[in-house]
Amino acid sequence: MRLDIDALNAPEALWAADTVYRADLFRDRVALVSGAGSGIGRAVALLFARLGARLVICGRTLEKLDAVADFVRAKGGEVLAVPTNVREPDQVENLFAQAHAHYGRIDCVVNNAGGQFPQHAIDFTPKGWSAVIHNNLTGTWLMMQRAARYWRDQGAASASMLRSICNIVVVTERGMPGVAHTVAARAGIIGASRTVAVEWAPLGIRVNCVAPGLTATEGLRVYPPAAQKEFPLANPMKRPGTPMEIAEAVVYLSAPSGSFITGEVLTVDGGGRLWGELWTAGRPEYYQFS
Ligand SMILES: CCC/C=C/C(=O)SCCNC(=O)CCNC(=O)[C@H](O)C(C)(C)COP(=O)([O-])OP(=O)([O-])OC[C@H]1O[C@@H](n2cnc3c(N)ncnc32)[C@H](O)[C@@H]1OP(=O)([O-])[O-]
Ligand SMILES: NC(=O)C1=CN([C@@H]2O[C@H](COP(=O)(O)OP(=O)(O)OC[C@H]3O[C@@H](n4cnc5c(N)ncnc54)[C@H](OP(=O)(O)O)[C@@H]3O)[C@@H](O)[C@H]2O)C=CC1
Repeated sequence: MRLDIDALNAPEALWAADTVYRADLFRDRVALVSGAGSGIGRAVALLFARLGARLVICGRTLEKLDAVADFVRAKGGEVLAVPTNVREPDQVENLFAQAHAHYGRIDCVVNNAGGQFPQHAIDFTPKGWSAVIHNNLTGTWLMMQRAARYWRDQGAASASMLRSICNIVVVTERGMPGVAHTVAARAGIIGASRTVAVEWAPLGIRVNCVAPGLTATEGLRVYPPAAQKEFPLANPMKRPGTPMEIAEAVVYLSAPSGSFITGEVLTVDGGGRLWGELWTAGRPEYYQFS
């Protein structure tokens, strides 16, 4: 089954899509979403906005952020867009400072910014490995730690504060040939999340991860055509997930629905952990059927 990536990711379609959540779920809350200029991050940001949240969005490319911000404002929402490379501590610092100056509070942080390039692991160069580790492990970590420091400095949590961190990772329990660097980075984030879920519980902070399986976003276009052709074999549902399906999972963990959940990984992969093949850099000859 093929899904139309452009149609599924169109802001109007995301805004109009059915959601199980009530329209004022995040009224008076502030949600910060990284990598919100495209794909999953944009879908998460738009869902938060539809549910009444005021947004802080970041990513490296101002034009992409502006397009999302303009769309949300046209719908009556409030957005602060701050171009940020999450790998740079000073830029992360600036992001939180601007968010606080603008809204005076932050309730939910979604660390979605990330990505990788497909390559057989044996060919990784030190520079390529470092780029992916810094993007996905260091970048997410800097955001998590800054959020925790922000809430610590705000003082004791009250019942009206959500204090939720949700990290977008990948499924690490299965082999995912072609992206060993990102699997290593995301496994690091999952491990760190479980530990700081304990360390930061006294601050009223919950830390969870969402692990999407193959999801129909523009990001998939970096994969070679041979890989893309086989993507419907990635799980027993024989289709990629949609950005909205991931966004609803993020909201579940971030909202009061997740109030007794911390240190958890919510896998949203259509059963891909259980059955399926995912050759992100193409299927090697050894694994051909004939
Ligand atoms: C399907 C599985 C599930 C997941 C799906 C998704 O996530 S979909 C979402 C997917 N969305 C995304 O993935 C979007 C985000 N992804 C990205 O922005 C990049 O992949 C990034 C993480 C490397 C960016 O880090 P950056 O700005 O630092 O990168 P840079 O450009 O400066 O390169 C640094 C070094 O990395 C190396 N190298 C880079 N490319 C290739 C390649 N094709 N080939 C080989 N090597 C490559 C190279 O060594 C390069 O140095 P050089 O040789 O140029 O001196
Ligand atoms: N689509 C899929 O099948 C899956 C995706 N994921 C993960 O979900 C997340 C979103 O991916 P998806 O929406 O598909 O792909 P996209 O490439 O559309 O989204 C990635 C976003 O992250 C931003 N970004 C990347 N690096 C940085 C950085 N250093 N600092 C700030 N922003 C950054 C990009 O914007 P810009 O380049 O402007 O900075 C972009 O908006 C990623 O972490 C991805 O790895 C996980 C599993 C499966």
